[in-house]
Amino acid sequence: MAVFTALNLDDIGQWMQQFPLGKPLALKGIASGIENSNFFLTTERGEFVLTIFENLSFEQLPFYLQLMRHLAERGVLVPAPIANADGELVCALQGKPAAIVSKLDGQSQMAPQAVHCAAVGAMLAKMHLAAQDFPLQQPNLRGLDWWNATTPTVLPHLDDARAHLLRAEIHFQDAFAACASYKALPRGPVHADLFRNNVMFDGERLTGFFDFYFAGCDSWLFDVAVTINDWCIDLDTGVLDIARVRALLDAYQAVRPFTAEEQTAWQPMLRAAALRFWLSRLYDYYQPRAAEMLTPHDPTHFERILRERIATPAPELF
Ligand SMILES: Nc1ncnc2c1ncn2[C@@H]1O[C@H](COP(=O)(O)OP(=O)(O)OP(=O)(O)O)[C@@H](O)[C@H]1O
Ligand SMILES: N[C@@H](CCO)C(=O)O
Repeated sequence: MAVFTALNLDDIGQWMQQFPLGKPLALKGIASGIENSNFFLTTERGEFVLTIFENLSFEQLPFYLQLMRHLAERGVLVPAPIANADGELVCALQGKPAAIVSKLDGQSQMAPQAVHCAAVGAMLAKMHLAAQDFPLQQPNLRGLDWWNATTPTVLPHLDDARAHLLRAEIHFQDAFAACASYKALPRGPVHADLFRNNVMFDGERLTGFFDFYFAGCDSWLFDVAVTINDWCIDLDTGVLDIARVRALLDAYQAVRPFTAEEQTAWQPMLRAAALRFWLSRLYDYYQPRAAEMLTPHDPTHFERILRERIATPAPELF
């Protein structure tokens, strides 16, 4: 159960008075998720999600919550954070930072078809454009610097073939990030973790993106690559499904056309996006945070995707 902080209705009665949400009526822990303690919260004003942040600090959180508010105000479908009487979006609960956001309708679509991928692509482009004037800055904390810092900590655990792949790919990505076309990529706030389990659908209607807690400023193309590597693959092999790739890319570029530099950077970027999650999964696997940590995600899934992206070129952006 991914509720690290236990909480019941009595614990939050007084705390809730600072929010314009009326009385809390029900609180139910959410089992999925591995980062935070999440609860469905019903109040006199409707349905919400209460999150207690187990790893992020009071200083880090405004970037994520202000970004969600910025996007929600511009018509991007994301949970809207609820401010307290002082206008704050992050409030201490049991000594930890906590926030309340609106609850999205629907469920995650874990077996997406082209129609779902098109909806994700269009909303992703809309999100990138809407975040362009977001004033806060935060780097992608799981970007190139983190990959370089993390590689030496996982290498000793890997067999020779995997260690060789990891070293070679880090070397390749360092070189890629130093080239002129990489530096010319359009950038801004990105979600950076837009997997199937971080989007809600009601049938074929997309109802929202959520879990923005890996967001940061990075290239828009990185976000597209992360999304393609999860939404448009055969989960057993990592092989791209061309119809879903085309649906997502075409819907994206109908809203925000890709640049020539993005076309040049596309194949290495898909590898970068695979490396990012191979590394974080290796890191979680070999350095579990605490005894209550859930079974970590399988790192070999992204090793397979990385090998596949190296071996087989993906469809071009346009
Ligand atoms: N705003 C929301 N509206 C509806 N459901 C939500 C919302 N936020 C979270 N949930 C539900 O809570 C679950 C866990 O949330 P979330 O993925 O943000 O947790 P997490 O601990 O950050 O997980 P992880 O990083 O492993 O994806 C989601 O799968 C979803 O069912
Ligand atoms: N999406 C990540 C988990 C962190 O949200 C993964 O699948 O490794």
